[in-house]
Amino acid sequence: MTARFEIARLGAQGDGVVDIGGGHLFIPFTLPGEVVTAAREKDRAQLLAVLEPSPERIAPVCRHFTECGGCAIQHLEAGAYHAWKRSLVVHALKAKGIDAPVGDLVACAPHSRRRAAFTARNTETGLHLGYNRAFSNVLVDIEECPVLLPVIVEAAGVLRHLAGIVANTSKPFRFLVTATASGFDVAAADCGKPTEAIRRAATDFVLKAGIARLSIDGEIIVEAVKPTLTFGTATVMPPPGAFVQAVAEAEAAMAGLVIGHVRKAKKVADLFSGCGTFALRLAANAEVHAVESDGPALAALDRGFRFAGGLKRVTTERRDLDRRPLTFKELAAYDAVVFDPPRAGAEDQSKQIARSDVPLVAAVSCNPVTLARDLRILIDGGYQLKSVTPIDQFLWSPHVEAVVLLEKPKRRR
Ligand SMILES: C[S@@+](CC[C@H](N)C(=O)[O-])C[C@H]1O[C@@H](n2cnc3c(N)ncnc32)[C@H](O)[C@@H]1O
Repeated sequence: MTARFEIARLGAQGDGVVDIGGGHLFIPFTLPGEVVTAAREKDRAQLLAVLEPSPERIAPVCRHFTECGGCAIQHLEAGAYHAWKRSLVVHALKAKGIDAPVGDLVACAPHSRRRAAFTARNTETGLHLGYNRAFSNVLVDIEECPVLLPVIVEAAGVLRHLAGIVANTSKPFRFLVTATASGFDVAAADCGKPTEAIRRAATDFVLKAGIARLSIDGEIIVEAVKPTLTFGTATVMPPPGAFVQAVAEAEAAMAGLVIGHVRKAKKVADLFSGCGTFALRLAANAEVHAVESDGPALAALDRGFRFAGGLKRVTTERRDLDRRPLTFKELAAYDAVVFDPPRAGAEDQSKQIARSDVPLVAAVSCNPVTLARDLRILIDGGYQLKSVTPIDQFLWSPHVEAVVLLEKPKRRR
């Protein structure tokens, strides 16, 4: 049904929201105050025309915008966009009764993302490599992308060719590209079992194209050069497909906040440590115990520590922190805890931290909703919130990171 709507506000996914009949209607690519026509289907509507544009509306920088599902909100001027991103954290905290001062958003520059999670698909019209359209399996081939590092976009042809070589399925598959200090680390997944011929052709191509490494479903097919990342003074070789912060500058901003907060700590527990993004930086000043469920990531962290030199002791422990969080008794050994869980957050771990007397806690999060739930647990356990900093690691998307610093005053005896 086509109708005229007035947009009330921006929703958490970056869509314009219309309050209608006691419910909500979401219209992508619209802005608060705008009057639009749109074709409604259940609780979503497709924008047809903007009749009265917002003064904050700007021209998107990418020609794929609205087609490609990668970006939700390029049509809002920078100041209002930053305010909206920050508000996602403010609202999530408020929903849990946390009325904390939230700092300014740490902005993200265009052309800075070093990790691209592409989808690839072999079709009758050739190999397509790009991002899915929103709510669809249709791929938008990447010819330009103002979010990614230019070196990735410039290599689109080479990467597409490699995806074509490894594709042993007609289904869409994942093609993760990370620009590392020593070249591209490419991790393909679900592209079908590689035959001997595929392995040989892929190896030849990777060596000729100067790509650092290719893995398929976690198996290294060819490693011309070891892909490396630098965390402080340590050099780490991340295992295929391991977690890596998507933007180096956002990672540095998060690490700076965390390190500043725990600088007086002598023993730090780094929970959900990954390959050592925080642990290996923290070890310049403190002994660190890094805990993580991904064994190869921990092995990479450990090797990075051993070859770095000049760091305080770093120990590692493979552990599922959802099933077996560090208990409040175990936490008594530390004077600071850093935790950076996946989107689901760290509910059970937070319950243990809340019961502990660890004086300094730094919570890093990629999901304000689970972060707010976990902070509520910590605050109810006696922690005081010192600062909240939202970080825009995923430019023009609805995702926002945050670093929250907390302290627990010493108990009176
Ligand atoms: C958001 S990443 C952060 C990694 C690291 N702190 C960094 O900045 O690179 C979350 C990490 O938690 C790990 N992880 C996920 N579920 C876990 C669990 N149940 N127990 C322990 N670690 C887990 C993942 O392997 C991943 O390395």
